[in-house]
Amino acid sequence: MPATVGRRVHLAAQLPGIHNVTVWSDPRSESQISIDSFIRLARTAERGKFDFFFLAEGLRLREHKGRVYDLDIAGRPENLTVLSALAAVTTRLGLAATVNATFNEPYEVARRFATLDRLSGGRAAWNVVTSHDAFTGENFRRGGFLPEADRYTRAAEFLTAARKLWDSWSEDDLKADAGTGEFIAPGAGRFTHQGRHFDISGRFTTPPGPQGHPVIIQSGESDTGREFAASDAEVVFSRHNRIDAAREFYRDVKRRLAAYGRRPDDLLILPTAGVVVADTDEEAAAYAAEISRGLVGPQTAIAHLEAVWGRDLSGYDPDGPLPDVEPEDEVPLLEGHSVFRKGRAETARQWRRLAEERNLSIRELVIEVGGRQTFVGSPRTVADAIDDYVQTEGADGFVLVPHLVPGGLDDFVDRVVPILQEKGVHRDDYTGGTLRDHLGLSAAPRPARWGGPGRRLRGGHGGHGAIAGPSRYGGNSGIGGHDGHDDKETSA
Ligand SMILES: Cc1cc2nc3c(=O)[nH]c(=O)nc-3n(C[C@H](O)[C@H](O)[C@H](O)COP(=O)(O)O)c2cc1C
Repeated sequence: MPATVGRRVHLAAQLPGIHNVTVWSDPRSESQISIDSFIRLARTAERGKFDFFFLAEGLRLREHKGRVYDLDIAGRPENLTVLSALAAVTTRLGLAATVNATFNEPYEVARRFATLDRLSGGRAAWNVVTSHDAFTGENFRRGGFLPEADRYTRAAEFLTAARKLWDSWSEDDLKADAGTGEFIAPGAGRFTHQGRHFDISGRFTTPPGPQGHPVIIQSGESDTGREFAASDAEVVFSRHNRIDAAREFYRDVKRRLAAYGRRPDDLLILPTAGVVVADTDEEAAAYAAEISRGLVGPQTAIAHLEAVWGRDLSGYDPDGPLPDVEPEDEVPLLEGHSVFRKGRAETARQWRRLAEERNLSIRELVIEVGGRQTFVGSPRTVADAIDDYVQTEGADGFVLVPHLVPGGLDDFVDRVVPILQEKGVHRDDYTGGTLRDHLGLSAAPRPARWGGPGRRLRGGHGGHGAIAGPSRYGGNSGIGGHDGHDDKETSA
């Protein structure tokens, strides 16, 4: 890597599996759920020296007008099971799973992430999402869902409890000492947590993996969601992939960190982005337009509009102007979708304004607001645009979402990554073993409200403690090997 480099570009890959973001009708599309597809895309990301591979989660199939939303690619297997399989066929790539904090219990989730971190040799991350959604909650005990105001109090307490569980073991608790006959230390795994949402105590069965705690990711958009990210997360996902909105989001979230005693580099902001690469900018633009039309067909366009308008618009021409009727604010036609659930009247106003300004048909509008690829052009154009975005603080990097599974990132990795490497903003090879190493994060955040630093002493419960390095908790015993070196390549 050259001596003078810009800010590091962090890259992650997502295998799409819950919304309508892939052109599944393209003959090159393969299964969204076969293990071969997961392996192929993960290996592509690792070949491109990406930081991590990411899986979103949808806990109920979305429904539109009471029918399963057939534009979605549905049928996703459970995330942590998939990532455990991928741990065996990758060696350095981080493995990030979305798991909902509203419908689960801390003990079980902490155990599963401790296991993934151990199996993978310190590569686990948890995208902590919330849902207030009664529609999704019907799948769970007692209806599962929460009033909106309680989502993040539960999520924050969930995380506090999980951290206590991970900290309930110290590195020398597993003794297996034949001389004394002691297998584990007397205090190993003991925990207590009492709070508004959880009142639990006992013994945690699972020693944590090399990272101690998985990397914590957050992806809520609201003010409370941003505050949760600032206090507790190490990565935040966003949907802001247009430069002005992205910079505003970036400034806003980074500015919130100081209140928790954290520095701007303690939290990375990674918008999701689509990429289209071709030999020339013109060819890429033509291909991107084709992809957009593949993603937003006439029916999709009307369904998207109906999701916001809350009324039947099937009589309108998708290639004609927006409906002259106003939205019906009370009746959701699309259930299980977090994006349109609030501010539908305001969204409709903004969409109408945009359509009028640019003279867009319904279908063109839906493409404009949701079906556009973020980076389109020749390999050089795409590399320059990504680099510029990061150097000008629109983002710390991107979660790339391919429009084709599993081959949709091949061109990016083969043709754009080498240019980013040449620019010195992307690693030539992994130099650290854990996901925290790849992200340039050396320790878990220790916000002031958690009581500041201080690692748990055996049997104690002080804060959520410092993160264990690769040699802690039984060493680098994961499936994927690593060298344990730090990988702080980011420079100012
Ligand atoms: C980029 C991004 C990705 C998200 N991924 C998921 C997901 O995989 N599963 C999920 O249930 N919610 C997901 N969410 C939804 C959020 O976790 C959250 O529930 C939603 O944005 C509402 O929270 P808010 O009111 O703070 O915005 C995602 C949100 C964003 C912005």
